[in-house]
Amino acid sequence: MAYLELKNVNKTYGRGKESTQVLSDINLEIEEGEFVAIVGFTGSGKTTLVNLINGLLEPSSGEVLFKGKPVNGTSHERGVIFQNYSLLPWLSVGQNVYMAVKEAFPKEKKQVLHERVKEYVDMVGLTPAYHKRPKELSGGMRQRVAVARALAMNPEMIIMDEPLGALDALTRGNLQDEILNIWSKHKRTALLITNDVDEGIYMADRIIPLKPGPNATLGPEFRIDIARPRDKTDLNDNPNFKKTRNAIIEYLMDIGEQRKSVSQKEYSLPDISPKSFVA
Ligand SMILES: Nc1ncnc2c1ncn2[C@@H]1O[C@H](COP(=O)(O)OP(=O)(O)OP(=O)(O)O)[C@@H](O)[C@H]1O
Repeated sequence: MAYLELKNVNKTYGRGKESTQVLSDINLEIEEGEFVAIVGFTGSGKTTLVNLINGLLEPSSGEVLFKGKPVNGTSHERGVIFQNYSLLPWLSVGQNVYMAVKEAFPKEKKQVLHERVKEYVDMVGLTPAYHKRPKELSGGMRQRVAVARALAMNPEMIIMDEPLGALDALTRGNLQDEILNIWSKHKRTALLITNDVDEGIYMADRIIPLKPGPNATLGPEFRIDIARPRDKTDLNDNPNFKKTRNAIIEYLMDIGEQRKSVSQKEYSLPDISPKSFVA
């Protein structure tokens, strides 16, 4: 039995003539302890997919199963780091994380909860901003609070919807490593939605492309055959990295072109830096 399974999932928004089928026949199996990345085009339905897995949305048809049972609403077992950090504006950084931790561990002593909050705020480098309110923080800092808040709740499955997109390269790299640390140390299962192919290859065991919508479906999986822990600086010289990267980019460019010629609509390709796109 897969840890997370999506069986023939379809999702349509609206009714009748106004309806749009966003996701079509999505089949996905993630095993316990795996790290899977989904690389998708802008507007293809990535957030819709995350919300189906998280339980914020129900499929129009098909099934979403977590540990063999249908997903029915949200749960602390599945922690989501959203792309738009929904922090409570009247609470400080520490209080925002505390609220979440209190909800996840309702019986735990205050002192233990405060220690946990401090640990995770420190992990994202925000100890100096502990008492600041969201409006006093930059977008990147707010996103780091959202990362701390989700991870401090100790979810069994970490679901990430383009969580690091707004961050500078250094912070982004540090948080990628922190997320990987937590995932491997606590033997978690992770699903990362990203438009950055390199990020997917650095972090995941498998990458699965989500084709452009409407009627977006999942493409063939690409296994990342690179030993862990992975070293970012060595990756560019790793033949497996280059081979996998080129294969994924070629695939994405092909499907982007195919869709464009059918619909004449423009699609933004995922984040690709041509510098290391060498065979
Ligand atoms: N509640 C809704 N009602 C109607 N249409 C919706 C709704 N939510 C999303 N959509 C449409 O579904 C499609 C997919 O949206 P979604 O946000 O899932 O894509 P995405 O890949 O996450 O986008 P982005 O790359 O911009 O973050 C879009 O065309 C969007 O306009």
